[in-house]
Amino acid sequence: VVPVMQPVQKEQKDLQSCKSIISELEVHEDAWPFLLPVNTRQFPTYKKIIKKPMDLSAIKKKLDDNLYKTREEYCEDLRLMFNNCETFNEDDSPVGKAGHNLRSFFETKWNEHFPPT
Ligand SMILES: Cn1cc(C(=O)NCCN)ccc1=O
Repeated sequence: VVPVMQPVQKEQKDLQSCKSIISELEVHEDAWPFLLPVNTRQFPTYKKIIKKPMDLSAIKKKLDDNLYKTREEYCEDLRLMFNNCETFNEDDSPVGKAGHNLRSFFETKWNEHFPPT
């Protein structure tokens, strides 16, 4: 008999995928701008321009603290991080290019783990 996937196991699978994806992002060559919060002393206008800062360390901590109710909430934070990057950086800047590259890598991983139906 085909075992019916309990919702609990489904969420556990999602959590494992989200942890696996962020681990791959953290070691990506283009992750360097996103590993830690943007330094607001180095970039004094950042806090005024970017209303909701987000970075990989913050997302990793939220995962570990079990603060994401769904994989969609996790995905939202990653897209927020990449959108913040586009707001604050020129596309052809080193940080801007890294952001586009890492976003593309993330969306590919996302679709691998969670194929659109
Ligand atoms: C995401 N982001 C990162 C930086 C940055 O320079 N990070 C390097 C840390 N060593 C600058 C602007 C920005 O939006």
